[in-house]
Amino acid sequence: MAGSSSELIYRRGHDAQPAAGDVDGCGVMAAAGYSSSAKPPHKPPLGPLRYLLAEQRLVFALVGMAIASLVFLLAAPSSGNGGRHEVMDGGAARLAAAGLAVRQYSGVAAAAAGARVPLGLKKKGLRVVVTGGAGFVGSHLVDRLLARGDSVMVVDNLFTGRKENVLHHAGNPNFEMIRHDVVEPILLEVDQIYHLACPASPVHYKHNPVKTIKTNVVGTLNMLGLAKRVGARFLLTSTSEVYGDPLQHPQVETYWGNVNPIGVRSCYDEGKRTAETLTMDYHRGANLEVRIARIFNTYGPRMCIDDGRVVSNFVAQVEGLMKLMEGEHVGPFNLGNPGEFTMLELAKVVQDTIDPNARIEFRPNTADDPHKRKPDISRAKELLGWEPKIPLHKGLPLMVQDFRDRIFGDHKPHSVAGDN
Ligand SMILES: O=C(O)[C@H]1O[C@H](OP(=O)(O)OP(=O)(O)OC[C@H]2O[C@@H](n3ccc(=O)[nH]c3=O)[C@H](O)[C@@H]2O)[C@H](O)[C@@H](O)[C@@H]1O
Repeated sequence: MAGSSSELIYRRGHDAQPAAGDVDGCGVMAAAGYSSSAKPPHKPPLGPLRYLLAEQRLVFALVGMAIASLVFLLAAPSSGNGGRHEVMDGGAARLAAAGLAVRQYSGVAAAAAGARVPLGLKKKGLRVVVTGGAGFVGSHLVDRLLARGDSVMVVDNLFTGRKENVLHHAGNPNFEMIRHDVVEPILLEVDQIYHLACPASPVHYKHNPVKTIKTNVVGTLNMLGLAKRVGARFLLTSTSEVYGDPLQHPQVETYWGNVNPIGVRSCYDEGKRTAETLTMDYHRGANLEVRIARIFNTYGPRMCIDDGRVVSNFVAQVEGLMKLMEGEHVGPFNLGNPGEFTMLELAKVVQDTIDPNARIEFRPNTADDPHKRKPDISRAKELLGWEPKIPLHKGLPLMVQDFRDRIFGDHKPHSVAGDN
């Protein structure tokens, strides 16, 4: 306190250069700091250097300058090379002018300039949203994206998905799970959106058809809106169901399909067709980067136990989805196994690989069920360099082991998507 009074007395006296005993210069302070009768103690005037060195002012000034420079550098935009370099150079110059920490920061700034990331922070992977990421195909995709070093946010309402499918990522700082229904808007800062959320098995999508079509239409609109807002690339997992009960065989992507618009499967088939339409309209109208995959029936570990779909492809689709997202082609692309077999042949494979005593029953087909479907995958082969690799007799036992593990509680680690 005494020190600060002295300082003030000195400054006022010095600035105004008052005569000794000047009331404006000293008298006021005398009243504040001393009794009116007491004489102020003699304080020799401080030179500018002494003033600077007193009470660690220099240290505070230097620390202040260093912090200001650091904040300035951190606030520099991470994209746009010219601007960032200017900022970096300017920051380093200021630090050099301040005569401190130049060694410490200049190296960092140089590293940052080369790596296009400020302050030499390690370049991070992509921020990716996977809607429906707790589902069968989605959870395998999440495995692959995390293994690649991306940060993954799963958005799933767990209608048919299961937390257990992604539980092995709990504790991974690059993984987040958000329980959210895509029919409600959501705002996330991301680079890529894989939009898979939708019940995919007839058992599930027929359960609440209105909700199924709402998920396909409103859910897709919401995710496209998000992609547009944050400038993310958007991939839609559509389905072979868009071909309906096809009149062309095998199906090429240019085939428009044969879908009953008012049938019991329409909520899914027409829902996915509308989702494709919306995706292309955002692409054409809003310049959004989009990708469309048409997935043909898939099977493998983590498939819902009551899924009920006829199996045809192991989860190699995940590889195809990633290639599509990273490539330059919008699609749509058929992703599926062109190997054809009748239901009877399939039943026999099940007998051979799982249970020789399994009984085969013949039942009438369900309404609007397609009679024949086989993807033409020439386009995926040529433009994505993708084709499925695991034949049914090899893939089926892997899925069966997974079902056994889950039903009988034998939790052995099993093979996951992508190694096929
Ligand atoms: O083969 C296909 O054509 C389908 O493949 C996948 O579906 P799949 O993984 O086989 O099915 P599920 O295991 O049921 O996964 C769907 C996921 O979406 C989630 N979901 C479903 C409905 C909903 O309203 N919101 C939502 O997040 C489910 O909880 C689940 O995690 C894709 O998720 C579908 O979009 C695609 O149409």
